[in-house]
Amino acid sequence: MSQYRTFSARDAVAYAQQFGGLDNPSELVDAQEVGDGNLNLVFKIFDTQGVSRIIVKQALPYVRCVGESWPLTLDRARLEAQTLVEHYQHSPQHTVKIHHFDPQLAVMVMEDLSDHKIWRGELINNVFYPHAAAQLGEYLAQVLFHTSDFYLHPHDKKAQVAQFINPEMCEITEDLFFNDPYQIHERNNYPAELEADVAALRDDTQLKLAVAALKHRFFSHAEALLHGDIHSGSIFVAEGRLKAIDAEFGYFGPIGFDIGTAIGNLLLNYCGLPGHLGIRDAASAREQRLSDIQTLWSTFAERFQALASEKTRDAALAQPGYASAFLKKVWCDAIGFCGTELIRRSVGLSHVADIDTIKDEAMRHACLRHAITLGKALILIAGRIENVDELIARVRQYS
Ligand SMILES: Nc1ncnc2c1ncn2[C@@H]1O[C@H](COP(=O)(O)OP(=O)(O)O)[C@@H](O)[C@H]1O
Ligand SMILES: CSC[C@H]1O[C@H](OP(=O)(O)O)[C@H](O)[C@@H]1O
Repeated sequence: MSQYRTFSARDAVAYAQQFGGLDNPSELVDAQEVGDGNLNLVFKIFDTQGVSRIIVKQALPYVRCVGESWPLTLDRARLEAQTLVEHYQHSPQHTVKIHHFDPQLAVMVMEDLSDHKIWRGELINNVFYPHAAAQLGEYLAQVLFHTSDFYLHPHDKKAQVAQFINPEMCEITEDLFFNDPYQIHERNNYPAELEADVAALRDDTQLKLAVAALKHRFFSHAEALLHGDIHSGSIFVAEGRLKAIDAEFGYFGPIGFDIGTAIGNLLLNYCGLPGHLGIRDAASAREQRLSDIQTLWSTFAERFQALASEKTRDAALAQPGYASAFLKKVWCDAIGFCGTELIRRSVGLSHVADIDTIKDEAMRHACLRHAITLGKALILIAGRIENVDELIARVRQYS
């Protein structure tokens, strides 16, 4: 019988005392639930000085932001912990450290990053972290290369694909990214003023064919162990530091999905900036976002290419020229997936604060419309955007 029970703050303290690995666990005395994501409970565990020392995260048996009417697998806690443990092996600098996890209780104890800030909030407030984009590119290159066929023995790769089968969380992505925005669905969430723009998505056969191809790749291309939800709310930053958290959507999928999600969230911020800074001040902040996208992609691609040259184990994949040809396909996928992230965050169930917190209604609608237009264009022309400079030129064109 399952021993699962939902933790109270007191349970979380007792659990952290037992499994937090601290020298003096009795110093842990208090907890506060701080979860602001869509899915889980997150407790900060405080010591006698009121300092947050460790994090206890527990999955609920349902989707937190919707309620018990939407049940969801507890196995997502295992998948999150194991994805982060695997990623930590390849990029310890840029992955949160998991100290302990228990699949029965769907709970994990992890490194406390309270001295960092969630990147999304910093991007909205236009606080610049000069190393963040390169660090994110480095994280993605390390974890995606080392879990790909370039590096893993084929037997290990297949065993890992099996370990990370994640059907329920993938189904959420499959529905929210590739279905809901292109049909009438009760989960969709957008202002009535945008009805014509959203109806145009439903009526666009060419667009829906391109989205079908992206969904098919998401279903079937087990290229590497993805983070699966690497948006700016899943990234902590501090001066010179960056760490990824929240990998419960981890599974073996197309590498371009992680790259596209990351770029897509920088572009969602780009679209929302005039609503926070005003049109004039937004211009230079926007240039910064474009420069971050350039750095993110070039760091990822250069690092992946270098790892492929040095460490590819498969004789056929080691053929000179193959890794760069593969990266071209990753780039094309990334642009398409990026477009789907822009659209689903504007039309679907789950939005982003970069646009939703804009107070002026007309401005908020204009920013949403911008994200939809840009997303649609990127999905349609993904195959014709050869490189990151062309992407930036296209983004400027649709501003
Ligand atoms: N390791 C951590 N250190 C400090 N705060 C954290 C940590 N992990 C999560 N949090 C806090 O909890 C919030 C929700 O965490 P997240 O993993 O995104 O939850 P969900 O899975 O529900 O999306 C984060 O935005 C952050 O404020
Ligand atoms: C019904 S889950 C919606 C949405 O929430 C997840 O984000 P997070 O857990 O980081 O808040 C993910 O992006 C899902 O698509």
